[in-house]
Amino acid sequence: MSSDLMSVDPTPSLISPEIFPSIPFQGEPLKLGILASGSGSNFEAIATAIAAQKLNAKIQVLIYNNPKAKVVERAKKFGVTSILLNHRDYSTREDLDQDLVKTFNQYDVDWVVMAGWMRIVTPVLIDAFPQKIINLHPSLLPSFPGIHAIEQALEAGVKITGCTVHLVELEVDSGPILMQAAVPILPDDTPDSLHARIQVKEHQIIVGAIAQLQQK
Ligand SMILES: Nc1nc2c(c(=O)[nH]1)N[C@@H](CN(C=O)c1ccc(C(=O)N[C@@H](CCC(=O)O)C(=O)O)cc1)CN2
Ligand SMILES: NCC(=O)N[C@@H]1O[C@H](COP(=O)([O-])[O-])[C@@H](O)[C@H]1O
Repeated sequence: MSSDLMSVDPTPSLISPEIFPSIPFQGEPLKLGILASGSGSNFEAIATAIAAQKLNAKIQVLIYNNPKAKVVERAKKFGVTSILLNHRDYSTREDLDQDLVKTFNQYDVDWVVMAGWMRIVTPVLIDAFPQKIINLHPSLLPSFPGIHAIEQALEAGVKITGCTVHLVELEVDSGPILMQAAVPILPDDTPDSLHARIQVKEHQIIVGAIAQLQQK
């Protein structure tokens, strides 16, 4: 590789180029509200693609429910406003969802992206954003829905698993599938080693699926 290329930021991209639209951006940027509960690597994949002008979108706000979630540090790095709505502070799911809707409306969000959101949502949120909420799941749905998808795949002894982006409906992990990627399970895989391999593909399909929303 020539030396001038090495002057380019060597930070490995969280996403690969093959899923980027090859045509120039058309239309207004999508206004995204991100929901996350944990580390935020998928948040970072989205923010990285936007910063690289590979995604015609803007992250209006990040909402997280876990005070210790590392996603907050990633949001700061990208200058994205992050708001804690801790589910433990609410007596019902509906009350939390009402504040989700209120916050997303305050920030002029038009698409909601669940990037590792570990709370079941109610019609309060779903009806406020009909067919405009997407979720990322670490299995090839409909196989292995729920919060233990990776462990379930290992336990089932399947040789291929993967990840899915789907539209969110009231029944958990059942909405129309937008994009999937397959990931092999290796004989010595642990939940952590398999999750790490799945996440490489997650970072691609979450960006690819958002890129395709422009056409919806
Ligand atoms: N109504 C819907 N809500 C959510 C969906 C959906 O499709 N419809 N997708 C999930 C994402 N998800 C898996 O991809 C998921 C997340 C969390 C749970 C769950 O059982 N959560 C528990 C709490 C678990 C915990 O805190 O560790 C709960 O909410 O009581 C299932 C599936 C997001 N929401
Ligand atoms: N049932 C939902 C679920 O398990 N979602 C999973 O949470 C992780 C979040 O990672 P991240 O915080 O590094 O983006 C991702 O692997 C995603 O598939």
